[in-house]
Amino acid sequence: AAENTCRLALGQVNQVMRPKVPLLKILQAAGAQGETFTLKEVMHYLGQYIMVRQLYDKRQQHMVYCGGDQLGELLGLESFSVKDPSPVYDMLKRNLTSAAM
Ligand SMILES: C[C@@H](c1ccc(Cl)cc1)n1cnc(-c2ccccc2)c1-c1c(C(=O)NCCN2CCN(C3CCCCC3)CC2)[nH]c2cc(Cl)ccc12
Repeated sequence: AAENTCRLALGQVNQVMRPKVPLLKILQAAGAQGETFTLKEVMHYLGQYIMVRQLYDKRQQHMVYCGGDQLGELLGLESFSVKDPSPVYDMLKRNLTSAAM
């Protein structure tokens, strides 16, 4: 699934990551508690955020319109399709650091 490929892209499986502040704020807006998360948790909360903020298109539900939202700022995109997760991977590489240390 998307998170497996992303996890491989970011290295370890089930590694605990520390989001940078802008990403952490988005996860917390989706109900996340604490400051470290596994990649699966990050993806879950980002999905929740998109749903809660109604950023997906009701008719074409794979399309996310994030322009004007903090998520769009982080991604540097007005919109993206959940069928092409690469922009999300790139954003996570910039906004997640390993919490192992
Ligand atoms: C495969 C997975 C995915 C996961 C990561 C990526 Cl980079 C792409 C794709 N996925 C497939 N559709 C979605 C999705 C679509 C619209 C609105 C919200 C989520 C997701 C995303 C999840 C998620 O945790 N998905 C659980 C099951 N989803 C099914 C779709 N469901 C909604 C579809 C729209 C109508 C309401 C239900 C929500 C639960 N997390 C994400 C985070 C982001 Cl930055 C982008 C998309 C998602």
